[in-house]
Amino acid sequence: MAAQDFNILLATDSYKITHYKQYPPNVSKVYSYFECRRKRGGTQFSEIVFFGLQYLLKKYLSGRVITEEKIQEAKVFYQMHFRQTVFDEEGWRKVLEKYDGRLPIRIKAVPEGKIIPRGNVLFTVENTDPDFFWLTNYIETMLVQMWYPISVATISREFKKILAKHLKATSGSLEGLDFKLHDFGYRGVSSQESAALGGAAHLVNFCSTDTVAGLLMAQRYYGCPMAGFSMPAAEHSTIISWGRSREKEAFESMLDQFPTGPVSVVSDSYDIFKACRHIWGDKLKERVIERSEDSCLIIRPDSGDPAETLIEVIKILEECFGCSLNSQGFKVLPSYLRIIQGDGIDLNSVDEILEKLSDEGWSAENVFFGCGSALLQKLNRDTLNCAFKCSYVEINGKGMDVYKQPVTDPSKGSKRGLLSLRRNSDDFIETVERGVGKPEEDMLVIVFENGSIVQEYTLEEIRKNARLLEDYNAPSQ
Ligand SMILES: O=C1OCCC/C1=C\Nc1ccccc1
Repeated sequence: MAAQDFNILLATDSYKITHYKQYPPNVSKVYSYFECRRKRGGTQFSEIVFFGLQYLLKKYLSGRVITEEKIQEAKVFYQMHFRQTVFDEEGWRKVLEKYDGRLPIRIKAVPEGKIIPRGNVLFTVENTDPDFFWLTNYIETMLVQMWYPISVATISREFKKILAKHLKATSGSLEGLDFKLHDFGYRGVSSQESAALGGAAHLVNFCSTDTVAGLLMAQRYYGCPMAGFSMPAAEHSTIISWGRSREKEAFESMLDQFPTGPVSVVSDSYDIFKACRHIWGDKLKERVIERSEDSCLIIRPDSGDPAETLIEVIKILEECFGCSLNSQGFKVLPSYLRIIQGDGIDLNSVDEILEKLSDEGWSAENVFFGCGSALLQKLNRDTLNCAFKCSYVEINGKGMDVYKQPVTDPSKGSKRGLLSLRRNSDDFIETVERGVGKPEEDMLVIVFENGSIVQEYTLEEIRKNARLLEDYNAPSQ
């Protein structure tokens, strides 16, 4: 339900307030769509994960979102902002009177979690009452903000593809894949809401996170009581507060305070290599060995070139604790010992690191990754070229396909007519334009109509939709 202090009349770009005066006479319908445009020659992110619309519908669009107070507030606001009377007070009052403040809008969308190739329609928006043709593009501004959860879910899934590739190649199994990338990004995003949306988007693909806001989002908007897990872990303050001469005591205290379950200890406060060789590999060696696989020690480097540091650390740990060979002939540290690399991780470095580990004969089983800004913040609306365009209007009751085709940038051309999304006979997903799609083939589902959410998805369903191909026979976690 929209929070009482949220005024949708004030949740749009200023110029949209003036658009009702700009359409041609006798327009009765404006029909628009959202897509992640395909870029010429672009191969990265060739497919996207659709995610996040349900939150927006529930939080901002559903129910009685227009009230007399909000109309008055907007009227006064825009009079000051434009220094003339442009705000359509009567138009909005009609929404209040005819629909009790509920939006006469229909949104059809691809089911959340579905993997869709770039350049396809992801959702359409249209007015359900001719009086409110101007409403369709009024809500574009907030709808296009879906670029964020879609981009995070997509990037997170690209990480998953890389991790799956290396895990399969160096261990013969995808076991534990869902725990291989931990969200460290809460502090690196621009707002609590971004943390919630981005954190939840990561949880479509993984169940490993420290971004609590994302877990709450999954609970409250996607019906998942606990979407991800974490563990006791040190930060530099809890190590250095013991003083430079007592790092061993600080480490030992971690093992004492958390005797069961995995525990992560950041070990680079002074010298990661000495810490691994002389503390973990010597003074505390017996304490480490006595831990079990389910209560493993996870050593966290946090500085230096990630690949070089990881390789040097894992070699020291091999000298001190030994290792075994897995079924693929790759080396694995004893099950009570693992490493997590949370510094300098992005899509490129994670692939490079795992490649280098594999070249040295090490399995991807040995390492977990944490990712912060590269997962939740190092992206923008252009990462997937998200756009919202009108493709069809009705004037004097007659339908007309519309589109843009800038001579200055063909890649900004838009689709035309009523759109549908289908899987063709070659099993490819494609968009059918000009209203010639068969309704029974349309993958787009009505999710919102006249103020009500008419189709919901749980995170469990969304995760199934987003599974990696090779993941199909993997037991759901
Ligand atoms: O080391 C760890 O092991 C696994 C659990 C999380 C964790 C660290 N968390 C974290 C969060 C935000 C910034 C930096 C680290």
